[in-house]
Amino acid sequence: YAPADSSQLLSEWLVQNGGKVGLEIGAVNAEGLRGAVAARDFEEGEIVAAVPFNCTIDLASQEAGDTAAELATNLLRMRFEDPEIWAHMEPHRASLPGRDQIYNKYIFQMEHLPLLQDPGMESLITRVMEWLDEVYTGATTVEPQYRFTSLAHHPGAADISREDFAYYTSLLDSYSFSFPADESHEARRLMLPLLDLINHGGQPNVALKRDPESSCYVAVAVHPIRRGEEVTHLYSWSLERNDKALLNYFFVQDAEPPRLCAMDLPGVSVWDTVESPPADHELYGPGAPLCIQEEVNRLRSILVMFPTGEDQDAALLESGELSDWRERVIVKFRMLRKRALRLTMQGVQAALEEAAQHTGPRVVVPIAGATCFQQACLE
Ligand SMILES: C[S@@+](CC[C@H](N)C(=O)[O-])C[C@H]1O[C@@H](n2cnc3c(N)ncnc32)[C@H](O)[C@@H]1O
Repeated sequence: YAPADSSQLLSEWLVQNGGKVGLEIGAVNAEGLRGAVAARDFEEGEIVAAVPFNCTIDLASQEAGDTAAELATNLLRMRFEDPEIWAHMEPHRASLPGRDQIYNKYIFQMEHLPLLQDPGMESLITRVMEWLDEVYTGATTVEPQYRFTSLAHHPGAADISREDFAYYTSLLDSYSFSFPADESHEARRLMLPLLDLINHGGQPNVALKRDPESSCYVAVAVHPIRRGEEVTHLYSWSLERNDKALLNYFFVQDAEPPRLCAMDLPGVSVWDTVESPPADHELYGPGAPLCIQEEVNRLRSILVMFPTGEDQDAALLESGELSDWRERVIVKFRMLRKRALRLTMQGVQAALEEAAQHTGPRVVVPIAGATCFQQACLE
């Protein structure tokens, strides 16, 4: 990551501009993942960090759905059209991950595609990278309104290489924020210094909000937080599904109980933005709609397509043969995907067997004096 003193400079810059920094930036797990920890105790409702509006970058998007490549075009235009703002934001850029430290669907390397063991995912990522090229070369924009002039037509932009453009696109994919429209504001896409160093947590302890009164974006404690505790916010519910987390943020989680990938649910694609999909147990638990033999068969048909098994993936991860951190994340992803498929199948199978045991032969017992029959289930 960026040198440790970059976060010190970032904090000083934010405070000089009227912000508040109750966070320290550093490693938050044994693998050295960078994140934010509370610098002191906070009560519920207290502001943990505040970033003044003039230290944010408003990507001027009217829709939260613009692709990261289009947002990157808009950001890079600022370099030519607002050089003062670009210079003002230097402490933020210095805090962001370098080119070797960020990875997601926009900068996937071709040799990593087969590691996914999924031709559907491969073609999806290839298409995303084609979009990036189309926006970069100005051949098209994904949005028909053509809101963003391609950099290719921008005077002075010739020195922005495709690699530069891909790097900024990947940053905007993983380090920009969408705020949906509310009664008083339109939907916005923004870059938020410091707040973009907070990791995702499924059980977050802060929520991000805009606070027009203080002219700041703030992280507010949603529970009491103790000094030294990692501060997290919920990026999206959908990230409990590892295909979503991998493609958008390039991390995976070994959840307990495991969650199927979005694309392994029937009728769901990895692109679907279902904010609160039913939990797996609501779909697959005993008596749930997908607790049926046909679904076991469907999940098995996905599992048998993989050329390696879960154990082989685990052995590969332990072998030390994968020298590149990105390869390790992808292999871990496919291993966890298979594990979730297997455990879901086993859970459904067990529930079906349990139900079958309790369903003995049905005997119709006539009840004396009654005009109808009552069914009794004999064990
Ligand atoms: C907005 S940034 C958060 C700060 C980032 N860790 C950093 O140091 O720059 C998003 C990136 O952080 C990492 N990240 C966020 N939440 C994570 C999590 N729960 N587990 C693993 N990595 C996570 C991923 O690399 C993701 O692309």
